[in-house]
Amino acid sequence: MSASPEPAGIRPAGIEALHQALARVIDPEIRRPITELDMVGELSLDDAGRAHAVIKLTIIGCPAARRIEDDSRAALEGVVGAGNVELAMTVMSVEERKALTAKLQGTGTRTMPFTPDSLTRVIAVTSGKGGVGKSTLTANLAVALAARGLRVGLLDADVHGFSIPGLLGLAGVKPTRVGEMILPPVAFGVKVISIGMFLDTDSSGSGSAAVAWRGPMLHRTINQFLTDVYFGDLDVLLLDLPPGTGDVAISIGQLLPHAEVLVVTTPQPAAADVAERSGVVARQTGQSVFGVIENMAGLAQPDGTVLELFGSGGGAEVASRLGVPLLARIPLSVPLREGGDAGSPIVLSEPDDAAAAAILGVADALAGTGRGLAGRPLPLSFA
Ligand SMILES: Nc1ncnc2c1ncn2[C@@H]1O[C@H](COP(=O)(O)OP(=O)(O)OP(=O)(O)O)[C@@H](O)[C@H]1O
Repeated sequence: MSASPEPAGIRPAGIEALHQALARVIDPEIRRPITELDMVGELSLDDAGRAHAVIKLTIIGCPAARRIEDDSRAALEGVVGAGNVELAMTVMSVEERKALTAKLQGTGTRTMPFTPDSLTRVIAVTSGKGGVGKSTLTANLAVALAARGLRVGLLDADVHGFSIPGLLGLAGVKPTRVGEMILPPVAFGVKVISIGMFLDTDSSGSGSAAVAWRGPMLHRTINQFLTDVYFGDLDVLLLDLPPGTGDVAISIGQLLPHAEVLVVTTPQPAAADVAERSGVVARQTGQSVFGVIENMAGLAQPDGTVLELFGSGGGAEVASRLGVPLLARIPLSVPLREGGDAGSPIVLSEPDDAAAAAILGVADALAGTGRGLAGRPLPLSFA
């Protein structure tokens, strides 16, 4: 038997083939190949042509263990044939885990990775008042961008009404911790983190636990999310902000002054003042306003008429006052509401619905105006 790990290039051909196969197994939480994460221990091939591999999970009870085991077995069987693989699933030692977190996050004092010169585009979704559909739109936009092949993170900073986990089918899901590193759960290709995931919530996961935090604690928590959560290299980080112009909006403005802001409003002209204010405050902290989305616009009736339940003109009014484009008018839509309740974003499940089509249009507008990558160093390989 010959054993690995050894540097590539001096591995015997048979072992190299096994290693190459395992390099295609992606850790579903960290989203990098298990070989890059040093999760592959001894690797050998016996005289009967059977492969033996030790796979080291990051933590005991790793929620992705079953998937990693199945994927590793399938990958190795692709080389040596079905039934010819013996896998031993173990757990990393404390030192190995420390080495991994240092490799992923760097050593020493960690800093917030989403600085103005990072390649990640930061988009904060805000609204003047609550209940206008900001979280529903943010969740669908994130999924739509991920479906376009972008690497997307979503931070639910709506501390008083965290609904993102439920909207993405992650109710009750808790993030895995590896040492001090927090791994965001992944839903529909989006890495998601929410304050709701750290609180005792009811069975729906919608967050019945009261959060009555004051400014400094909120600021620390958001800073910790941005620093300790391992998002890896992202193309886009979306933030679901609480409605209004309170402490969180100001913290985000200080921590992420380069964020671009999307303002969500309803068609009622009366809502325009508060919606405009959220854009103005964002600008005061140095952020730019990308555009306005009007949600809950007219509902098409079977006879072809449109029922303007919440009036009309609010989105255009806010956009003109802020001097930015009105990106979309998202109609009232029963499937959009139902998809949210079921944790199944309609941009995937019912893309032909008029509301889904309008949200997909906003995703196109965002995807088409990314930060230029030309001439900038690209990050390490990433899945
Ligand atoms: N276009 C729409 N058509 C029908 N229902 C909608 C639409 N947009 C949102 N909703 C529904 O309106 C309700 C409020 O939406 P949501 O929770 O996304 O609002 P919000 O602005 O994030 O609220 P808050 O900030 O107070 O948490 C939800 O039940 C959602 O399903």
